[in-house]
Amino acid sequence: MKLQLALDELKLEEALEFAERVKDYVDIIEIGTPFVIAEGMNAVRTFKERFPDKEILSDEKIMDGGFFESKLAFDAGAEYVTALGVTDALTIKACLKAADEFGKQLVVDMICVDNLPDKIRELEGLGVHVLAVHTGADQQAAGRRPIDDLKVMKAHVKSAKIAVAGGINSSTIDKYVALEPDIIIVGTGITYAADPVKEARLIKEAMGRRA
Ligand SMILES: O=C([C@H](O)CO)[C@H](O)[C@H](O)COP(=O)(O)O
Repeated sequence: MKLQLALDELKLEEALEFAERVKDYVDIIEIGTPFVIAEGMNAVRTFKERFPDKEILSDEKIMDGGFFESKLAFDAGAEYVTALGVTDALTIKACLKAADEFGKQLVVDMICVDNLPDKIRELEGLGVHVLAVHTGADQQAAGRRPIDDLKVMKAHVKSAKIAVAGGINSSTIDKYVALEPDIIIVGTGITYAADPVKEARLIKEAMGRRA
């Protein structure tokens, strides 16, 4: 089970310093969507150079232009790029073509997907590597959490790896770990913590108790 640190709101230099502090507990560093918008592939490239032993994820949430936008991430050194599950199968296939050419992985973010079982079946049929249940920041503000979607995912996924994101922190980590996803994504739970190093350590230790 891997811990993915989502860096969304920090500027590049701050993000590099932050990641340096918590890196011992983190397997995947996510260049989050707002970070990608603000800093582009320069952030992906810089993180890969600075943290060559960590996997890097470019959270582009691709909706169109699947091959070109995936290639941007892989050219910059990312191991993973994200696309949106609500997009067309043609876009997912184009992302997968780029991932296959580079030997990298496509993560499909299931945010706002209405019928998870049908979409899981379709995406597994296309050969998607990772499926991510995700309660987004705006949905979190309305009190939602991804635990029920994770249960649906666990019940229906046959071959893909499973990731989960959406407001997870050290006080809620145990119930996510109990469902045994492959990747747990934590952003603000760590980046906004009073003691980010302690928070990252507690989360990683909880994951280790089940790994
Ligand atoms: O993908 C994300 C969100 O859409 C903002 O871009 C976050 O990285 C993801 O939700 C993880 O962050 P937290 O929910 O704060 O743990």
